[in-house]
Amino acid sequence: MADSADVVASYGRAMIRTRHLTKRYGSTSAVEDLSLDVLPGRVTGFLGPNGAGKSTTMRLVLGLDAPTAGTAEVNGRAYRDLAIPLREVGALLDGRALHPGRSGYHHLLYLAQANGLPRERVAEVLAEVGLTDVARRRAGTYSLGMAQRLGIAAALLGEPSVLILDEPVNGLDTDGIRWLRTLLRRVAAEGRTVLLSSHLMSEMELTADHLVVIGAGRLLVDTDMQGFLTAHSQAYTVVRAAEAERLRDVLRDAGGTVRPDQRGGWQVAGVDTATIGELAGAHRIVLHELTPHRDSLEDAYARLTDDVGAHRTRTAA
Ligand SMILES: Nc1ncnc2c1ncn2[C@@H]1O[C@H](COP(=O)(O)OP(=O)(O)OP(=O)(O)O)[C@@H](O)[C@H]1O
Repeated sequence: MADSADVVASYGRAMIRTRHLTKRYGSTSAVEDLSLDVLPGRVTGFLGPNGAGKSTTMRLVLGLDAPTAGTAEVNGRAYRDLAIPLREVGALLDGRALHPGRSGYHHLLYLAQANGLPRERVAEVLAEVGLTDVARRRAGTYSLGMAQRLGIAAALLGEPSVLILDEPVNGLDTDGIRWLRTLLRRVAAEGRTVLLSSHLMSEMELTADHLVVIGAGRLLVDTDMQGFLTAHSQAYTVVRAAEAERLRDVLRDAGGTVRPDQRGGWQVAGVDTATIGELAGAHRIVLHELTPHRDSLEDAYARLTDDVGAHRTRTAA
């Protein structure tokens, strides 16, 4: 996977850029000294625990809130300086933020007219998000998933080069989640920029190429997905045998770390999968399972947050 410098070289420049971005609400530091480049041509996943500052960062980039210090730019300019913002950046922050009495169609038509966009775009994006059939219904009667789809339609309306989506998967059904994943991958492949927050790690793992993780408003990680998984994963093998205790002793003698697995076998680290098979063969132990395991993003993320928590505790002590 290319690093940030290669991507900048091939696409030009970062499309979302923050420098020393800081936002404080009274004594709460929502975002603290955050310097970030979100690059085109890939989906950047934006992760962090509840209250980490993801939504605040997005709001600052979109000019919906003023920073206490620092800057945020889209396509090299502050949001307020963009001539037709919807043509440059589309955003979904809160799918429920709709005029409930207005139909989905009129919601989009209003946005198109206010931004000087051709009205044909309304029908196009309605079809793209699968809302054509309910477009004349009042948005107040929409389900959460339908409201999210309408929000995504609004984000796509101006064919922007940058998409900022805060928890867009919320309320989407299985088909909707797959649809959104395909859409975002396509948009990134077209060379556009996607910044996506989600607490659904399995989905993030399938959708994002790059990860930014913040904690307490500060940048913790800015790396490609594979690099993150490698850095914060543990490789181990799940192994099961009828003679479980004898196998455990053989593996420990070979220098392995052996822990019980949830399904009655062992999780073995420190001895690779092939060697485990060979050791079992040499000791005439019949294996019922021998499975190499790679941590999921959820596992790797949990390990990172544990490490950060432990580091904080050590620092405090
Ligand atoms: N308008 C506001 N007034 C006061 N505090 C706020 C305001 N908006 C956000 N905060 C605080 O700033 C911090 C960051 O909140 P933010 O919503 O950006 O986090 P988040 O990472 O998006 O969280 P979540 O995953 O729960 O959506 C939190 O402590 C929150 O309480």
